Amino acid sequence: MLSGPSGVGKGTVCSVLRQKMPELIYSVSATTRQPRQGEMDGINYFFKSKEQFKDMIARDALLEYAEYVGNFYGTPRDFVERTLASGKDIILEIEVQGALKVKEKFPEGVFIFLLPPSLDELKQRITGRGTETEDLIANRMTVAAEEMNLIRHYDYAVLNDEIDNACRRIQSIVEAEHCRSERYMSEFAQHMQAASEKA
Ligand SMILES: Nc1ncnc2c1ncn2[C@@H]1O[C@H](COP(=O)(O)OP(=O)(O)OP(=O)(O)O)[C@@H](O)[C@H]1O
Ligand SMILES: Nc1nc2c(ncn2[C@@H]2O[C@H](COP(=O)(O)O)[C@@H](O)[C@H]2O)c(=O)[nH]1
Repeated sequence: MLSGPSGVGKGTVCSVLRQKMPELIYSVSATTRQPRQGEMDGINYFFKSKEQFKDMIARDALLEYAEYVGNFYGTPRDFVERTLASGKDIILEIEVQGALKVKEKFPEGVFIFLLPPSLDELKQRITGRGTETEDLIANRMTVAAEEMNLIRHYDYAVLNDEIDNACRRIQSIVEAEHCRSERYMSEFAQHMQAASEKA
């Protein structure tokens, strides 16, 4: 789970990570927000009307959802459950309210909060992206300050000073968590057992 305030660089870091760690499966969220220039349905988001989104909620098709600065965002349940059942790791890139709901359902997940070097730099990043009006930037900055207070619920805080540094830190976390997972240890133990029986 990669979370943190709007504009900190979650999307940017995630896309570099997906190249470096192709074994991580990315969950595409549903949203009622309008697509930004260049965004594609099914790639960046599943773009939904409010009615379609409400229907997904009614069908319990979302693992979690949240209202964020006037729009709804949610994680399609089926894809997450099928991916986990197939033994693969999945990465969710979502805001803090939703992340905490996922934590209630999957406390064994790894929860990473991405930090900006400063609030000024955060504002510069959102502004520099050029996708939001001044009002929306102000709303996102207000929410960002509230989100920072919830950092204690996360397992790790990772500074996104430089994209490569942030990716390296996250890669180290994912690898360390993999080595301490029950699944890895029992697979390894079974492998050793089978080898010793053969010998
Ligand atoms: N380490 C960094 N140094 C400088 N700029 C960065 C860094 N990481 C990301 N950025 C820039 O900051 C802007 C916001 O990044 P990005 O869209 O990835 O943030 P986000 O957290 O996914 O935002 P949102 O939650 O609103 O979708 C982009 O213009 C991106 O190029
Ligand atoms: N709770 C959820 N939050 C999500 C999901 N997908 C994305 N997000 C977060 O929403 C904000 C705004 O995103 P933007 O694309 O409009 O800038 C950002 O923090 C995203 O991480 C989701 O499925 N659930």
